[in-house]
Amino acid sequence: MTFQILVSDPVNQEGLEPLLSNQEVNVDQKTNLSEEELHELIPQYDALIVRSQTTVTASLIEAASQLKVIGRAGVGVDNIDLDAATENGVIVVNAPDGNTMSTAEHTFAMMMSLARHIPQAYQSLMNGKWDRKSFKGVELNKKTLGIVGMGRIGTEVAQRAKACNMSIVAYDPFLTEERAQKLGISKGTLDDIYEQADFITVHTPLTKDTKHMIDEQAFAKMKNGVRILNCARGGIIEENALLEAIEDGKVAGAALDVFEEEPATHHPLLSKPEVIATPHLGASTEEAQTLVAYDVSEEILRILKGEPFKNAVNMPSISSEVREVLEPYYYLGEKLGEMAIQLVLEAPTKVTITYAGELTDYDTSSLTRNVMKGLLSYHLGDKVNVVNTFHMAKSYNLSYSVEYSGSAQDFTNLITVSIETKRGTRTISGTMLTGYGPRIIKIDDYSIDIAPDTHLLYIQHRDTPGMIGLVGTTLGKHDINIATMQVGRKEEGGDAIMMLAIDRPTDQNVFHDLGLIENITSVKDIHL
Ligand SMILES: NC(=O)c1ccc[n+]([C@@H]2O[C@H](COP(=O)([O-])OP(=O)(O)OC[C@H]3O[C@@H](n4cnc5c(N)ncnc54)[C@H](O)[C@@H]3O)[C@@H](O)[C@H]2O)c1
Ligand SMILES: O=C(O)[C@H](O)COP(=O)(O)O
Repeated sequence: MTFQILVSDPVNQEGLEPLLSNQEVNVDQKTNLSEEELHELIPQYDALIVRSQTTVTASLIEAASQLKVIGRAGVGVDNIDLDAATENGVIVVNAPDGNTMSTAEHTFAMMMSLARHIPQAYQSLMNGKWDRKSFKGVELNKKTLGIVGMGRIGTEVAQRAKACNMSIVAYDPFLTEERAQKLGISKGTLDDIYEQADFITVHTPLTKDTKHMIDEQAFAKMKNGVRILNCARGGIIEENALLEAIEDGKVAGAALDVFEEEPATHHPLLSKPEVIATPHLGASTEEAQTLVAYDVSEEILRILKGEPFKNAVNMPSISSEVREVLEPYYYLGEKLGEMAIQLVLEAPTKVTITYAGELTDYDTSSLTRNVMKGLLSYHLGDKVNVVNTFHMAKSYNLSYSVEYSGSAQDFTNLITVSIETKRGTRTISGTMLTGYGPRIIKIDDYSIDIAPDTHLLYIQHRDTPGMIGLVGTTLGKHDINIATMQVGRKEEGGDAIMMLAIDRPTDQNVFHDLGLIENITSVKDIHL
């Protein structure tokens, strides 16, 4: 099978090499597509690679019937409808590290240009003027830089600012006193920044919280003559408020790489001599573009091949160590989910997943996704995957909870899935046995020991002599070979179960004949 990949924004060719050189994928690079053209083309693609130009809307995602992954060759994913991607089971991955240096350096270039009016002076000289009076600047030395957002880029900017002998006051909800001290900066509030800073630079994502975070009230609190930079996302600074603050003389200069609406060729801020601007060039270096394209290409290949990946934006990420430990359990978890749902005859109302033994030492959320995927996909098919499984559960009013138990009985690890319905609760437990792999070890109160094979037959009966022979003969009559058989009972002569792994699926005739055997109370085939 050849996977089809569409690249709809200009992406570095060297970075795309892992995809271009791979025989299992076909890459179409079609930039500048109109919205209509993109809608028309998207149904044939398994993966889409974008930068910030392509707006990936809910309706585009809904039209993308084959789409498994959207790769953002860069950081910001505000051009992608993440909720729609999650609901449709599409993984969104980005390249969070590749353009950090590039953007931090761009911010610094902007700050120096802002302080020394370099773009304005250059323009004046190009216009034939030797003007040495109009462009007197300020030094960065001994000034205070306020940084809003101390993530990857904010941190790199802070380190460069320290080298220029600036004092730094920073605000980030995740900035601890300890980390601030380590970096040699002051941890402050937004108000501290407004009060103290000569230069303010923002490095947050655009979120509900950060949208128009720097507004009229914020400008009012700032020092007169403050200089402000935005190389993060248009909309963090309210543009009208900035315009007014420049006109009032509150803000001495602004450096903008990003705008609320891009392209922003006729923006009123661009007519202000105090404003310097670049057309969203923060990540535009050879190095960054190669890195982000490479990172996202590798991630897409991993996802298409069903291998572990790390930079998903719409799924929690897990460390490679945890992934390594949990990887063998994913199959077991999925099979337990598939088996559990086949044991119930009524609509499930609640699922409880209990982890015990060594599993309690790990973040099992990715494992829970696999259990729920197995459980839901049995009836809902492949529209359910690990990305949208929780969303799907919610949309079917199925609540789920996770519990951790101290006791794994006689095993080193144990996963138990309980499903509640109006008729009661059915429970199934499985373990990973060293040297044997995944085993189902308990159904309700009956202990068994069977591998989660493709065709299973689950028989409930009274514990009477000869039952194994009768079942074996009946299956033999229908030319069904038994691979393994397990019996379990609560007490001698009481209720008992048989779980058989058989070589081919059963049919109605087999069910009919098994039903004729006295003391068999129910027969259920289980498909895995
Ligand atoms: N101009 C460009 O070309 C360019 C290039 C790369 C990244 N970016 C943008 O730069 C921004 C930062 O990127 P990054 O790689 O450093 O991201 P990051 O995730 O490493 O850091 C973002 C930081 O912002 C902090 N934050 C979130 N909400 C906040 C709030 N209300 N107040 C203060 N801090 C808050 C987060 O805690 C986090 O530490 C993003 O918006 C990204 O899209 C722009
Ligand atoms: O978020 C990002 O990575 C930057 O804004 C870069 O965007 P770009 O890939 O469109 O240059």
